[in-house]
Amino acid sequence: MELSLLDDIRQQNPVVLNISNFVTVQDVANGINAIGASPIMSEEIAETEEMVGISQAVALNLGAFSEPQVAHILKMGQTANALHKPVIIDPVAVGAVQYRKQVAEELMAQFQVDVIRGNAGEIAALADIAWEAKGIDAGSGSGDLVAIAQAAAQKHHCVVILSGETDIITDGQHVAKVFNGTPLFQLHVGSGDMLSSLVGAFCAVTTDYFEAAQTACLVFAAIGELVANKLEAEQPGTFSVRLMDGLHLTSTDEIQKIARFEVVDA
Ligand SMILES: Nc1ncnc2c1ncn2[C@@H]1O[C@H](COP(=O)(O)OP(=O)(O)OP(=O)(O)O)[C@@H](O)[C@H]1O
Ligand SMILES: Cc1ncsc1CCO
Ligand SMILES: [Mg+2]
Repeated sequence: MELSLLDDIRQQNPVVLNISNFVTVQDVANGINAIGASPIMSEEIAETEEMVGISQAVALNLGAFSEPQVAHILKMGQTANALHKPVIIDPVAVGAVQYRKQVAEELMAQFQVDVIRGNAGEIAALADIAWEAKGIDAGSGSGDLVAIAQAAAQKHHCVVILSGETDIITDGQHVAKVFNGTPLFQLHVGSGDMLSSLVGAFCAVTTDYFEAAQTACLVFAAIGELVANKLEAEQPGTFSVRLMDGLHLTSTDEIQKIARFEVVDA
């Protein structure tokens, strides 16, 4: 884990370009801003080259796409590849809706993704492994989550983050696990969307996307845990407000003190 990447983000203030969904766009923009990067959102295909040109990472959220947006996402991915900018995909609900899986796989066949971030139901679908996903949520299944994440990473030739109570991060061989977090994340819709775009901020400051992905998971989960520990009850509203404060104010030392993770070499 390279927690110094968080300081690099705060010093460099990289631009993270997003295609977001209308449900969580504000949380995603403010999350990126609070951690110390600079968000920009796009809804117009004609500006793609210029937008990717001024950005240090591109985060593509498949949460509420329409046909025109799929064309936009395709152009963003291809342009990011051409300009050597890291690409992160959040494949929202591909485990629950077959059409979404088909579109996600068609997109990923036409440009190279660097990091996929999804929950167990989404990552199992992209690995073609049976799982009972439920809408945007992980759902239930009995498979080995590490094996599922590795299969998805090998199939799509990228880093995969399978998030949940334990985050599993893999490049297909090496595996990192982050044990920090709080169940309150599940009570705030869009926690996953925020994490995916924050992965973009970390990929913007290093070329080691496996390192970026695991450090992003640790930082986000640990800050959520620190915030939750100070609440008096299960308060999703207060949690989301304080999470934003935490992203801005929490130091690498504070994260280091509560960090619980393991990195296993293949
Ligand atoms: N039960 C849990 N305990 C601790 N942390 C959790 C738990 N569930 C999720 N998290 C954390 O929540 C964050 C978001 O991951 P999650 O898997 O919930 O994304 P998601 O399902 O895509 O969410 P959303 O659809 O709301 O965007 C991650 O940092 C993850 O570690
Ligand atoms: C609830 C919801 N529906 C489509 S996207 C989204 C936000 C979580 O990704
Ligand atoms: Mg999600």
